[in-house]
Amino acid sequence: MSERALYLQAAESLRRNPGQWAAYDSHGHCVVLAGPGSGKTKTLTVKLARLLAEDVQEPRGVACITYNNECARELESRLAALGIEPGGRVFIGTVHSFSLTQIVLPYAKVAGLGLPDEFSVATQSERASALERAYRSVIDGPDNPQTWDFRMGNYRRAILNRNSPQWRERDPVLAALVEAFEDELRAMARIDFDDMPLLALRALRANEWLQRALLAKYPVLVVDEYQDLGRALHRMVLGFCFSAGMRLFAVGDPDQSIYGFNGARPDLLQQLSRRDDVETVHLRLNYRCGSRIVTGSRYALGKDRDYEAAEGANEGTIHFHPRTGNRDQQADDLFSSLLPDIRERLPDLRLADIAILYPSAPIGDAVASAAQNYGLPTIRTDKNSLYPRSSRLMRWLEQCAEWCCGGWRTGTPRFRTLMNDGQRIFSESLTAEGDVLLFQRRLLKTLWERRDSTVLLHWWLNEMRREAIAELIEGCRTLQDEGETLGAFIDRAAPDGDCAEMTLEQFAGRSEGKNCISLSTLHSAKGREFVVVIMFGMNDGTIPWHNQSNQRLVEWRRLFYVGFTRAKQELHMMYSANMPSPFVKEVEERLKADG
Ligand SMILES: Nc1ncnc2c1ncn2[C@@H]1O[C@H](COP(=O)(O)OP(=O)(O)OP(=O)(O)O)[C@@H](O)[C@H]1O
Repeated sequence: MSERALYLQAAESLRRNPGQWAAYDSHGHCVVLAGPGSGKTKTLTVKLARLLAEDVQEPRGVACITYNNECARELESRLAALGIEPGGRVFIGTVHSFSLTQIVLPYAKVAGLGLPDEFSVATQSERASALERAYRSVIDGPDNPQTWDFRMGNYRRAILNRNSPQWRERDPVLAALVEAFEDELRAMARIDFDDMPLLALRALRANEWLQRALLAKYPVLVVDEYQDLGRALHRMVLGFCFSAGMRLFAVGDPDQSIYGFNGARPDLLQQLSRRDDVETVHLRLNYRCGSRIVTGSRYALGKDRDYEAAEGANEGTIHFHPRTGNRDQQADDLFSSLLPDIRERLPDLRLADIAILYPSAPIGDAVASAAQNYGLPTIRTDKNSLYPRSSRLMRWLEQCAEWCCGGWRTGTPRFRTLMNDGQRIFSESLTAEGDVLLFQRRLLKTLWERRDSTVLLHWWLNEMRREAIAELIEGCRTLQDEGETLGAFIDRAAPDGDCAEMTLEQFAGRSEGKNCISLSTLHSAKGREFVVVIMFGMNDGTIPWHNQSNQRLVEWRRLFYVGFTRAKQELHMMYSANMPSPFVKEVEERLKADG
């Protein structure tokens, strides 16, 4: 079926919802403000497909920005179902990758950013040493310099204009530390993650033509998860869309803003929606959750919202499981009693339909090891996963492994997809047509000759690195950190490492879409949905964390709400009987009062 037919068919499901249809049919700036499961992302993807087919003439395209690489991947897979692949006319990525690949790398010199020639992105260890030196020169106190990193990041994100008096006045020590740190980085010809949007903004502010150049390339800007994107993106949006003339399509939910510690500002989306030149659409129906879960979610959030389950939704159930014993015993209990009960009740349930969500990665360790004891396959998406899930390089290698483990026969994934994704990842090294052809040939040869699911992962990764990608990584300024991640993982898979026994099949088996239970922090579960959700470790002092300010308490509550609203059919709360989270208690009491 043609791309056009695919999106038109998908649009039919929006037609019955007047809000979704209005957003799909919008002609100017449009903001969709709506709750969980209301189809924001669905509407956004179908709209994006329509924009490409009907409104934006080739070779111009659409830039689509979202919160993190996980969210970008989710968008990519939903767009793939509509026949749209990133690359070419479509940019899909984070604010950071947009800033880096669309503004800083191509225009640093002409925009007068004053960066050293051939700068690249610092690895974690390079950052740490730059901070160490900056701390010694500016503060030279007894602290571990790395403990200043968090505050320094907040300061850099909070005051975007370094020429404003605020920059030096609000915290002169932090301002001096940041400046010394950035000087240290530049002396090594490096920029870091926080630099990316800041440099992009600086370039845009100082060069009006740059906004026009980006407008020429991307006449439409699409933004998902706006509530978490922070001030730098908001500034860019104001410039691109309300000064240069790009058209905006943005979706988000201030109630799901959970990254305040990273600079998220839920009010920015509301500000946009109040503008006269923006059409704002509110959606009320929740297509994901059963009706009881929708009701419970109001109590979870602690605010009245007029959301309703969509017509024909199942009722949905919420279960409370107070437990005794320590964390490990409770995790054991989850797999020995709770999960078997659920699977008996829902015999058709696949493991991939189940998610276990917890407030922080260390709690996930207990769950992961209990799952292993019961021989249940899991896929983990928090920072204690086998390697950082945000690494595009590692995800691509996983896909290559899947191809070698039988995917070549079934076309899952297709070789063409591996090739296209690889070309995007290594794009900086593949500038000439000859380079691209060579990459394609090498990749095919390397993978074809290593189609054996039983080989040790260590051998396979080493071969892949040597034969197909080492030189490419070397040539990419954006990939140094990911190259280090790969190196560290290869060390773990070495004969003396903790993953020495791992086979290619096990590595490939960790790909998404496989029949594994999802283990995730509440944060990483954002944007996703599962038939059954088990919220584990819902204890007072953990969610919310001890002694939080009122402002932080609100955000903890929103985090609880995000987890709560991932469930379609069954939601389970596990907690210590003697210290349930106040959020759990409130939901339970209010549901009881409803009868
Ligand atoms: N008009 C519709 N008809 C049927 N199903 C729909 C419709 N709109 C959305 N859905 C389904 O509802 C579910 C939630 O949609 P989506 O993930 O786009 O919601 P969202 O608003 O982005 O959610 P969240 O903010 O919680 O991430 C998906 O399974 C989607 O396919």
